[in-house]
Amino acid sequence: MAFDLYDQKVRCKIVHFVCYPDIMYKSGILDVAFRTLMQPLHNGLADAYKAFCADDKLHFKIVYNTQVIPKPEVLLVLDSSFNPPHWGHHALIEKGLRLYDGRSTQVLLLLAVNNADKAAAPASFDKRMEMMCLMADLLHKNGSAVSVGITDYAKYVDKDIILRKHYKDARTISFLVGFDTIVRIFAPKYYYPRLPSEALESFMASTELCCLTREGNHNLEEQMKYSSDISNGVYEPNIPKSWGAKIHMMENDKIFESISSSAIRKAIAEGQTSEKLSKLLPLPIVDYILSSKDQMF
Ligand SMILES: Nc1ncnc2c1ncn2[C@@H]1O[C@H](COP(=O)(O)OP(=O)(O)OP(=O)(O)O)[C@@H](O)[C@H]1O
Ligand SMILES: NC(=O)c1ccc[n+]([C@@H]2O[C@H](COP(=O)(O)O)[C@@H](O)[C@H]2O)c1
Repeated sequence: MAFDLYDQKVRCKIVHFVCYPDIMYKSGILDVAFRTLMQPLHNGLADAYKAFCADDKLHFKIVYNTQVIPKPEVLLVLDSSFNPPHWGHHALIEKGLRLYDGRSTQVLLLLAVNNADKAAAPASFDKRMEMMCLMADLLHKNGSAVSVGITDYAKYVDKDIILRKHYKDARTISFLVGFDTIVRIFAPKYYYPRLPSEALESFMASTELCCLTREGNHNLEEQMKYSSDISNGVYEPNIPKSWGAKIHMMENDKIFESISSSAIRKAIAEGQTSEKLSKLLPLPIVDYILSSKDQMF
């Protein structure tokens, strides 16, 4: 299939560049290498997305790897619409990685092309994948093994099943989420007429959730005690007590807690400077957005 062929081609090129990361980073060769690599890779992403859409049976596909850990102890998944990726996402990944420090960890940036609540809006999915690759490269510079994938499943319970099939050797699958998302994962409306306790039983039996606080309807204290509230039975019968131990609450840094993709899209549409935007999202992504031929947002 065209898609698999593409994947193999990309992997061969990438393996060549990740062999000697330390020397290559320090000498700056890796930046050059990635930039050379970026062009054909980015061209391929649009085709990869088309091929993904054309195959009804395909619900998950890896489209890019900075490095693959063969049998990772932990698969750390950030599922998002990446519209665009930003420093809030980056903080979530960095804090999640710290939580599993000392265990071999593969990070997966997972593009959700279907949302449980909202219809797709610009940017196009191939552009989002390009921006995800830029984020992956940035994380890789700090030593993380990162893959970029795509799924058409909207709910976490379904994403988890497909990821378990793909990453059979990963001992722990842990989803990185912000506080606004964790409350939606456990909201009864997504599973009606079943209760979350029933619909999410096997998901929560085998999965962990790393949750970062975020500006919103709940203050910091309320957010930070969410998992202990669950352990104390506050949300029974919807959320069983035993699930509290599977949820790791992480406190956000002030500078990242209010960043959101929608605020960034607005800032870009209003013509904010690259300097101001770079406080919200990494400069290579700012540059990519601002240099796009057609207006992305
Ligand atoms: N600033 C942030 N701090 C903590 N978590 C965040 C932050 N931004 C996003 N997240 C979390 O990252 C995951 C993916 O985020 P999502 O794609 O919804 O980004 P978003 O910035 O909220 O997008 P949008 O504004 O378009 O709704 C979600 O679990 C979300 O809660
Ligand atoms: N119950 C659930 O599993 C559930 C609820 C809400 C959002 N989601 C997913 O969370 C991700 C991020 O969603 P938002 O962009 O709406 O924050 C998307 O993949 C979305 O489909 C899942």
